[in-house]
Amino acid sequence: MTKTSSLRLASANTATGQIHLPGSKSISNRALLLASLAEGSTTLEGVLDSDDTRVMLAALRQLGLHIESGGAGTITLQGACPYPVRQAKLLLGNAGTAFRPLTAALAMMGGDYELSGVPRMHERPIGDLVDALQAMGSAIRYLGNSGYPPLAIGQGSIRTDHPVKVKGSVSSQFLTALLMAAVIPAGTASRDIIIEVDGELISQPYILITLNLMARFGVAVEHEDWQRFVIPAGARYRSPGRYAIEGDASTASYFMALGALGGGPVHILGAGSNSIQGDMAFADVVQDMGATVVRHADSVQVSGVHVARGERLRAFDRDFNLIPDAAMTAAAMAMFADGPCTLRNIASWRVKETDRIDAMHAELEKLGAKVESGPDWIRVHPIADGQWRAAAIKTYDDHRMAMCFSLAAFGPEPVTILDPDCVSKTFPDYFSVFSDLVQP
Ligand SMILES: O=C(O)C1=C[C@@H](OP(=O)(O)O)[C@@H](O)[C@H](O)C1
Ligand SMILES: C=C(OP(=O)(O)O)C(=O)O
Repeated sequence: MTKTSSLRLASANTATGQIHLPGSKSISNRALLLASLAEGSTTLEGVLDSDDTRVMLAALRQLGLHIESGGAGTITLQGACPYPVRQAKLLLGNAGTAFRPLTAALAMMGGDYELSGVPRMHERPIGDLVDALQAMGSAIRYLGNSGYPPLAIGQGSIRTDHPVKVKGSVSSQFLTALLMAAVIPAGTASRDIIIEVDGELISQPYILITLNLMARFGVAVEHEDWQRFVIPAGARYRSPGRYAIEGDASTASYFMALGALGGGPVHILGAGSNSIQGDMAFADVVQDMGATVVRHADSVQVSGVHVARGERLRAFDRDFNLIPDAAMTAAAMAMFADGPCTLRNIASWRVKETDRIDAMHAELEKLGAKVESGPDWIRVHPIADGQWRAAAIKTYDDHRMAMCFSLAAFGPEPVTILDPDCVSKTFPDYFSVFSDLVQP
């Protein structure tokens, strides 16, 4: 496919219509992994088709799993644990939800594996997960810088008799990875496996997704206050037969923003009040900013003000630790607020697809916003009438930078998104869906 180097956005006045969300990235990659480890065959419906799930599927195929694609997001996997292929070099792109869980699962199985990613993945920390896996007796080592991918996994000797401690202050994906993978040795363990969080746990709603998916695959995990988790001795994953993946709640945030900024209503189908994803709480954020939100079990509808006609959203000062991905959408919406907006407790932004605090700071300034930021916070002052500037927005190979800055189309000056195809990490069709929903 040819890459587009830039996309000039048409000026937007209103946003109305409906969107069917693509499948959740977080749920798709968890479901693929758990189905690969489960007894029996699993048919997953609504699997996201994007870079992050493609690298997961390619890795599982390379590891010898039998996978059939029925088209339209339906995928059938025959589980096999340990994986049939015991030696492989896996390329996992920049997908945290593939890299971290596969590292833990392969470390528990043992073999002769190498896991690497794109250069940015090699700058994203994984030391806290590796420490926990090494403490359990896995043979895992760094091939480059200590604490970062790429990694080599050999044949270890897994011990489960002592509680395993894992840090969760840099990424919740380390705890997620350990929880899902600990079921592998639990199958033959005589005692329950205890996993303890060492210190702070960020992005906690993602752990709820993990426990929810594990339960759907037959493993009920008890926990005490999100600090101590018990994987029962003898636990095994069993296929639920079919499992339908709900729409992506982080992706929903861009469309909630559209409804809030462009009058609406924008009807977002595929995730609603029944959702298991923490990012659905972004509906509360847009509501607090002045939008009207109607919640249904599997959809939400958002209507709002018309910022292109000079109306403004209410400013906020909030802690976004629980919804770091959707938080970026709020930072972009702040351009249209009635006062300075502060996003707090978002240190994890610095170790995601790019340093998102620095990237957001630089690009919002290009559009005319005054921005302040620190180690774990950013403050965005709304852009006053007459202060908007035409800009070409750099996206730093970060899908969320590209999607968030599409909202600048509601400003009065021309906006160009550079390297818009980076949205393929989670939503390859983003810009065509966006242009269907906005009107000049
Ligand atoms: O477990 C998951 O599916 C995710 C957890 C979050 O990461 P952190 O725990 O690193 O904040 C989130 O940013 C990421 O997009 C998906
Ligand atoms: C942080 C993200 O991705 P990853 O799953 O690679 O951590 C994201 O999608 O915003």
